[in-house]
Amino acid sequence: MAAGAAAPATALSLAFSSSSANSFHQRCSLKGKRSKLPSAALVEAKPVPALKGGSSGLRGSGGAGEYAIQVVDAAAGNGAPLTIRSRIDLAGVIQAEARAMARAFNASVYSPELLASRYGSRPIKVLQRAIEILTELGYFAFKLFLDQRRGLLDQRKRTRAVELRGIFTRLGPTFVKIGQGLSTRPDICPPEYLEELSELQDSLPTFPDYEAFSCIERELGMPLDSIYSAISPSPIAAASLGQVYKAQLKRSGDLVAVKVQRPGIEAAIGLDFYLLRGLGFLINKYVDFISSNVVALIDEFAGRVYQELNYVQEGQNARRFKKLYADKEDVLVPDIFWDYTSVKVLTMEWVDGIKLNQQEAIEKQGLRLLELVNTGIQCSLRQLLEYGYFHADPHPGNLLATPEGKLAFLDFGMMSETPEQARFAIIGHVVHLVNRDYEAMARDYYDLKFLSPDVDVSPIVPALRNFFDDALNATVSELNFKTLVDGLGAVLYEYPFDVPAYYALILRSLTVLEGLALYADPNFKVLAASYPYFAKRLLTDPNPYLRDALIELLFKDGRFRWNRLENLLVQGRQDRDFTAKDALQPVLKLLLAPEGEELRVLVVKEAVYVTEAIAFGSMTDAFNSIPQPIRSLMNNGNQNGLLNLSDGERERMLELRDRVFRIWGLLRSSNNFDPSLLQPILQVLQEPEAQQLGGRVIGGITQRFAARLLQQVLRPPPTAPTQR
Ligand SMILES: Nc1ncnc2c1ncn2[C@@H]1O[C@H](COP(=O)(O)OP(=O)(O)OP(=O)(O)O)[C@@H](O)[C@H]1O
Repeated sequence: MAAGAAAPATALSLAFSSSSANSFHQRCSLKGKRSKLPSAALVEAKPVPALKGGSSGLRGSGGAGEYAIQVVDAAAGNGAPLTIRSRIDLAGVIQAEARAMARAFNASVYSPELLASRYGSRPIKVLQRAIEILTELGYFAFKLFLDQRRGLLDQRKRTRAVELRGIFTRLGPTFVKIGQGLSTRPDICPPEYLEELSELQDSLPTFPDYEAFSCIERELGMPLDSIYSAISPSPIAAASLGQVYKAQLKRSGDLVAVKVQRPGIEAAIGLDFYLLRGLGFLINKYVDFISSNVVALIDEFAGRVYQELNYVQEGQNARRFKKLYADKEDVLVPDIFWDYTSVKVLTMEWVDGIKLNQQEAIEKQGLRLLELVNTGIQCSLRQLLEYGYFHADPHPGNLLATPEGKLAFLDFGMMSETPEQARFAIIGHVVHLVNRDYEAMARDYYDLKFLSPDVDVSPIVPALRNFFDDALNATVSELNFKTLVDGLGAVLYEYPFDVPAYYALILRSLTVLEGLALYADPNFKVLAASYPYFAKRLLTDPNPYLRDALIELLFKDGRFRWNRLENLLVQGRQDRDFTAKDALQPVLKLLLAPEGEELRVLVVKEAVYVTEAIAFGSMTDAFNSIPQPIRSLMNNGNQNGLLNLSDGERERMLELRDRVFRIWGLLRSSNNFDPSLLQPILQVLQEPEAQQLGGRVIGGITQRFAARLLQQVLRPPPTAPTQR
C-alpha cells in the first residue's frame, strides 16, 4: 500500500500532511471537549457501543491502516471507557439525507448513447486503451484458440482461468468488477473460471492521499479541519472503486469510515464499457459457443457499476438494508452520516471488527466463526426470500465480526432484488428437490424466469435426475451447497437457460458463506443450516404458493407423511421467529375454504387412520397389561394376536400412533401453542361426508371417536395448573 503522500498545506490546513501516526494520535486526543454533544432537538437517542478503555486518548497500533483505536474519557481521568452517544434527530437526518440527494443530482448514470457520443470523437484515446485491452485479451483468446485446435480446452481450463484472473487485475477496476461479476455466472463460465474469478481480490494500488483529501473538501465544500478532528494519514483499505480512511468527526466526535472514490474512475470505466460494448457486438455476431447476449450482459453490468459510483445511493441502500434486517440484535449495519456524504465521499459509522475470513483472530476474541456464519445465513435467507432486497457482494471483506459478536455488513454499493414470484418459486424449488420431483423442478424454471414458457423442459428432466440422484444419495441436508451449485451450473451451462442476474447472486452469497463455514468446520452444511428457515416459512407462510408447496410436501399418493411434518416441526422450532400458533394455519384455513375440498377428503381419511392407530395402540397397551395365560386364552391360538393383524400392519399402526403423539408433544411444548387452532379439523370431521368414511375404523369406532378425541384436546385448559 502506498504511503500517504504529503498534502498541500492550503487544502489541508490541519497539518494532515503528516503521515506519522503520532500526529494522528495527538489530534485525536479528546481532552474533555469530546463529551459536548450537539444540542439539537432529540427525537431518538441511541448509544453507540462503548469503545475500548485505554490509558491515553487514541492509540494507534502501529502500521497505517491497522489502528486499534482506544478511547478513554480523559476528563474523567480514571481510564473508564467513554460512551459516545449519537443523538439522532430524525427530522434532521431526513433533511440531511435530502441535502445529500440534492448534492447527487448530477450523479452519472450508465448510458451507452452518451458514451458513444463522448468517445466517438476521441479516437486516439479509445485506440490506446483498445490496444491495451486487446493485447491482453487478444493474447488470451489466441491461447484459447490454440487450446481448442489442440483439443486441450478442457485440460487447460484451470490454467487459463488463473491467467484470466491476472489479466483482469492488470486491466484495472472495470475488469476487476467484471471478473467479480463473472464469478457469479454459472451460465456463462465453467466451474474452474467461477472459482478463480471469485478469488479476484479488490486490493488495488492506492491513490495519493492528497488527492483523496482534496476530493473530500471539494465534494463536501468544507476544509478538512472543519470536518474531522483526525483522519488516518493513509487509507485503511483500498478496494476496486475507492479507498477508505478512518476519521473522527469534529462536530460529534463519532468515529467514522470515509470512503473516497478513485479520481477519474468514472471516465476510465466509461471508456472501458464503451470499448467492451463494441467487443460485445463482435462476440454476439461471430462467436458461436457463447450463447448469451453479451451486449445485454455488459449493459446490465455497467448499469450496476455506475450505481456503485454514486455513494449517496450506496448510503440509501445501507439505510434500507438496516431498516429491513438490523432488527435482529446480531446484525449490525453502519449508520450513514449524510452531512458528510456525497456522490464521491461516503461517511459511515466506523465498525470495529475482524473480517470473517480471519478465523483465528475471531476465535481469539472468544467468538465462534460458525455462529457468525449462521447469522449470515439466516440474514441472507431473509434477504433473498423474505424481503427480496439483498446484498449482492457479500465477500468476506464486507462481513465483519464485531467484538460483541455481531455480524456487521459493509459495502452496499451492489444490491439486488429477488422478484416476489421468484422468492416463492425458490422455496418451491427446494421442496421439489426434497421430493426429488424433477419434472416439477424443471417446470419451476418457468416461474424462476430461467426459461421462456415456450421452451420444452422435458430434455432437462433426465439431466436433473442424473445429477441429483447421484448428489442426493444421502439426504438433501447433507448435501454440500457448492456441489449443488456447481452441478446445477453444469446443467444450466448445457441448456438454453437465461439465468437472471439476481439468481446467480443469490447462489453466490450462500456459496461465500458456506466457503467461510467450511474453514471452521469441514462438515458444515449450509443447506442443513437453512432448513429451519425453510421449515418455518412452509409451516407458517399464508402465501398460496407456499401453502400448496407444503401440502405437496406433506401428502403423497393420498397419504399424509407424518415423518415430514415431524421433521418440519423439529426444524422449524429451531428458527427463532417460529411461533407454534402460526404453524399449519395456512393449511388448516384452507380446510374450511370452498377450494379445500380435495384436502378435506385427505384429512378425513387420515383422521380415520390415526384414530385407528390410536385405538389400536390403546388396545394393545391394555392387552399387554393382561397376564400372559389369560392373553393366550384370549388369542385362542391366533398367531396374529387379538385383531388378526400382520406384524407389518401392527408395526405401522404403532409407529403412526407414536409419531402422532410425538408431533402433538412438539406442538404442545412450542411457544404460543393453542390447541383450539386445530378447530378446523374438528369441524371437518363433523361434516356428513366424514361419517361415511368413519365406518372403516376397527372395533366399530367411528369418526365420532376421532371427533371426541379432538374435542378433548381442544377443551380449554383448566385454570389451575395440572400435571401433564
Ligand atoms: N464502516 C466501516 N467500518 C470499518 N471499516 C470499513 C467500513 N467501511 C469499509 N471499511 C473497510 O474498507 C474496505 C473497503 O470498503 P468497501 O467494500 O465499502 O469498498 P468498495 O470500493 O465498495 O469495495 P468493493 O471492491 O468490494 O466493491 C472494507 O473491506 C473494510 O475493510
